[in-house]
Amino acid sequence: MLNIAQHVRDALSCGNAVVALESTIISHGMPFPQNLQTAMEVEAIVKANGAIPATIAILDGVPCIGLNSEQLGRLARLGTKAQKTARRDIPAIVAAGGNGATTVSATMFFASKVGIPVFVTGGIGGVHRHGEQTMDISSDLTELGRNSVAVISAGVKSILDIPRTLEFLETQGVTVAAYKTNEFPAFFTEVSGCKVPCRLDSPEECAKLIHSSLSLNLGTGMLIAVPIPKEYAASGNLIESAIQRALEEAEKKRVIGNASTPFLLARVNELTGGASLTASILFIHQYFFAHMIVYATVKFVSTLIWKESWLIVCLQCLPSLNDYSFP
Ligand SMILES: O=c1[nH]cc([C@@H]2O[C@H](COP(=O)(O)O)[C@@H](O)[C@H]2O)c(=O)[nH]1
Repeated sequence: MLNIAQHVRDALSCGNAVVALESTIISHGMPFPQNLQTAMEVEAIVKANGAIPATIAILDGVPCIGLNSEQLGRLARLGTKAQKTARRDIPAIVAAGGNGATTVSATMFFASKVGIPVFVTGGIGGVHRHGEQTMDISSDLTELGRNSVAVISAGVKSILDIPRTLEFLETQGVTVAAYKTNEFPAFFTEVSGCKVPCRLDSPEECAKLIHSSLSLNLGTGMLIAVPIPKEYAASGNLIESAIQRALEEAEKKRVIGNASTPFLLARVNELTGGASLTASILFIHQYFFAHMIVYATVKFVSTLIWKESWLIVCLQCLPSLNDYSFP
């Protein structure tokens, strides 16, 4: 039922560090060939830091834990033809023999099934704005509440309702920590106005926190949020202010419900694609589902921003996590 790549199997059986990576980001997050290039670079970074990358996806109905280069290429070329697969979609894709790109929730599910304790990604899903009416809450959050994998990410985009996302995580019993900051980061910017209950200042502290959760057998997950690196903060802030302005306009114009995402997408596009900025700014539409998330980023650093959020664990945490023995 599951296909665990040999190198991942070997690493797990020897107790070596394995890092889970999601695949929605590859198929829906970036166009080909940048998506393939980025996915390969990310895997290389994980390897260079002494760990084994395990990109997770469903190919021809088989959940694959760890992809070889041919499979990674196939997924990247499939793009949005691979179905965005959250936990609830897994049985249907498997039953139909289809191809699924796993979101955070589905990736966590498979990672925990095979005993991978750490998973690194860009942004996770959250409570959508007006979620109190629409009930549009990402299954990433409920998965974090029922699965003991530690997710390292750049936070939640401010297009979502960050305070409610954190409230929901609290209700789910999810440990939320931030790396070298007291604030929960908002993907493009290190500030969100929301404080985190736990601050971690070193890879060792991250490892200890993960270890204590696992050894207590809490059964709930953990979110370690790492802010955007300083060198990209200026570009991030530019995009963030466009998002904020678009959100204010949407509120003034009372654009709500289904109309809100297309409005925001178009507005941020305009705001970041003006005459003086066209040369350097590219707006990328990431998700094509009813509750889409806006993802705007700077052309030349778009892949870097994604990579950097993965890098945290790879560059800084992994050497220590590697030395740390998980129960
Ligand atoms: O900033 C981001 N948010 C969300 C995603 C992707 O979208 C999923 C959440 O989608 P939804 O809101 O449909 O649950 C995440 O698990 C992840 O795969 C992402 O890549 N980047």
